[in-house]
Amino acid sequence: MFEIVQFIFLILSIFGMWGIFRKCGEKSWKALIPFYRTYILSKCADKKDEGRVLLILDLFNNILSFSVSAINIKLSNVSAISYRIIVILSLIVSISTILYTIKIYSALCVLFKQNKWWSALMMLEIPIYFFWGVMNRFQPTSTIQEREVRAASLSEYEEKESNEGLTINIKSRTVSSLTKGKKVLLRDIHMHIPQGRMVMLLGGSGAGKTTFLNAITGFEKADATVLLNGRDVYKDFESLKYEIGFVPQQDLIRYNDTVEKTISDSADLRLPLSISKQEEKKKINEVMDIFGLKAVCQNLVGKQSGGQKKRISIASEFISNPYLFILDEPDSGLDGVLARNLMERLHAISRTGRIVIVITHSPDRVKDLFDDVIILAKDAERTGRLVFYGSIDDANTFFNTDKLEEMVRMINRKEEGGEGLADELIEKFGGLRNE
Ligand SMILES: Nc1ncnc2c1ncn2[C@@H]1O[C@H](COP(=O)(O)OP(=O)(O)OP(=O)(O)O)[C@@H](O)[C@H]1O
Repeated sequence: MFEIVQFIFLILSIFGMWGIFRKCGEKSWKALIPFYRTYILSKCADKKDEGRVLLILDLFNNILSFSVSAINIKLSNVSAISYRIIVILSLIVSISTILYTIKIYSALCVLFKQNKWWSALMMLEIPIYFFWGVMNRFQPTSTIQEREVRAASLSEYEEKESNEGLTINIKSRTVSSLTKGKKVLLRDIHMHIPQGRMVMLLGGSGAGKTTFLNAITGFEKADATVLLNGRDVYKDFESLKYEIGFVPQQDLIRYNDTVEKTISDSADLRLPLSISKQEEKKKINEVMDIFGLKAVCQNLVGKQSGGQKKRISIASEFISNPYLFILDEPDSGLDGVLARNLMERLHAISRTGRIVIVITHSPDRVKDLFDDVIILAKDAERTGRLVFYGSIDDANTFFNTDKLEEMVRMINRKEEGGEGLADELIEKFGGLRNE
């Protein structure tokens, strides 16, 4: 009885794959080739790498199962320790096979806009995808050819190098680990930010905002070219370090020092050694003036309000007078009035010809102070991608809303309370750029 059910499932799975391959632009007859058809299925689900690993795992699985059987029926004599090693290896390969199969089946569910939980049935060898293959109402979100064309057009787009402003051409930023393999954190982010722009960086949690900032400052290098006024940030890092200011989210200031000492210590660290004491003093005064700290310069940092502490942190970083000034959520923990006051000061800095890039989670209350917006989102592969870069007005048109928070909600995944439109909008923006 069990064998009959298994046989029926096998026939259904072949028919299902036959239809899926046809819908995804592959040759249907490949569904007849055992093992290889699973690889083709992974290709349809845009999980080719996982499919390749699965083929290798299948090969190992068969070799190991054969060895265990041979030992069990005493065809070959091995020591107890070797037998144990073979069994443990078998176990590892089986678990890996299960994990990779889940990845492929889940991606198949996403491809056919179905709940990922259907992959649980597939793991039990129930070929639910039979229906997706044979019924017309189930269509994949993209074919293999469409994805290839899209990938080629995206990676072909490059921002022209410029001797002015910030030119960013990030092909990818990847990390690798033994357990999780290669993970692409960012892909295909290209833009040119002219001098004197105040730019907002938006995106849901984990979209890659900090990774993106680290890549453009050269703090964590990507496969990229980043030019600041025509100079390569990765190659000329030493000479450009005074030109780039980065204010992290967490304040890194000592509470027991006075405000003036904090800024003066920072000046010692950040200003070139060639600068005279008199000049240094002048710069410290200028910066305290810009950030409204003169009146409290002799007070202890620890006694200042949240807004003042934030301004002290920012002033300490701004002392080197950077051309590119980047701030990671400078308004976190500040009320509306203080946040606006801080953004107005940053806006004034941008009007002196510098580029200011700010991550904020409350964009709508200060959007009139910004020129442009960069919006990042995780695509279906959970890779950070560019959804939009341009003026706030153009963003309103592109997203058909004038609320920046609404734009972020649109690109966030459904399980995060969003509308899950990231992939669609990434493609739309890529298409506009290639026109
Ligand atoms: N060195 C790393 N190794 C592995 N994964 C990483 C590494 N750095 C970042 N990530 C992953 O990359 C993704 C993007 O992280 P990132 O911190 O850039 O997001 P974010 O947009 O700044 O998020 P948030 O707004 O929550 O701070 C996350 O899934 C994170 O786990």
